[in-house]
Amino acid sequence: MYLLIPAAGLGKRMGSDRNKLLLNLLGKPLLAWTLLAAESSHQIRWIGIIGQSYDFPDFKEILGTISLTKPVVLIQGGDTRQESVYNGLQALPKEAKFVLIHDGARCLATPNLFDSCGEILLTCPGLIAAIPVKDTIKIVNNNNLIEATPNRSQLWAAQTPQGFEVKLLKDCHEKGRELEWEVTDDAALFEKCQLPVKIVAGEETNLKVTTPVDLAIAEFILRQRLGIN
Ligand SMILES: Nc1ccn([C@@H]2O[C@H](COP(=O)(O)OP(=O)(O)OP(=O)(O)O)[C@@H](O)[C@H]2O)c(=O)n1
Ligand SMILES: C[C@](O)(CO)[C@H](O)COP(=O)(O)O
Repeated sequence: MYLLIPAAGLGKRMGSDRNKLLLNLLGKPLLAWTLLAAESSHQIRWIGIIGQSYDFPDFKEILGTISLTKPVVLIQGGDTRQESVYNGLQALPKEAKFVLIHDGARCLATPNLFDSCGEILLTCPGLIAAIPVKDTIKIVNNNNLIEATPNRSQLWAAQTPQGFEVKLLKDCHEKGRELEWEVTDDAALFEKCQLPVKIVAGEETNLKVTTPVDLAIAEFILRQRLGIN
């Protein structure tokens, strides 16, 4: 299984002065934790890190400290996550038939999650890890008034990994560029192309480290997981 890791963001919501994936979490950069989980996954055989070229020296330093056994390539990201993934797809080895796409910011995903997504992806054209929504969700209009309350039993919080047949996802990305679709996950492109996307059980601990409080939560989760008080 081929893995693309979008890692080319600016971390604006984190308020950091550099790529949030370079921030320290229990002694390692966030990106290192993501890479170590991918290294431990039996399904993953190749890793593409999609980043901004100015971060490549730091990425190479991280790779030097965690010495992965799997091939890793650095790919130039774009101005949006969508563009970054597009670039990543162009950089896949030509023999890649399936791909998992996993946010570098979701640094607590377990190897088991990569493995379950990789195994299930062999049975369907597209899938996402997701968890049921716990809060009641409201659709709110521009006047800050609630317009609707979707049935919570049908609402899931999308995570990554997201997995797809490479050819189909490439076609959906091309159509998205042609029709100027703007999406925040790759599954949305599949949906717009009327292609099926299966839900795979995600992990409550698979949070996307986005704001400073997420970093504190991630440290708590990791301490629990590693048995560090
Ligand atoms: N142009 C971009 C933007 C985001 N990402 C990646 O997509 C993942 C999810 O994005 P997000 O959490 O929004 O990261 P940022 O875009 O850095 O955050 P912000 O929106 O706060 O700037 C992250 O691993 C991020 O590095 C990317 O590869 N290329
Ligand atoms: C892909 C994703 O993690 C699914 O929840 C999310 O859409 C990424 O959003 P972001 O704004 O790029 O962090």
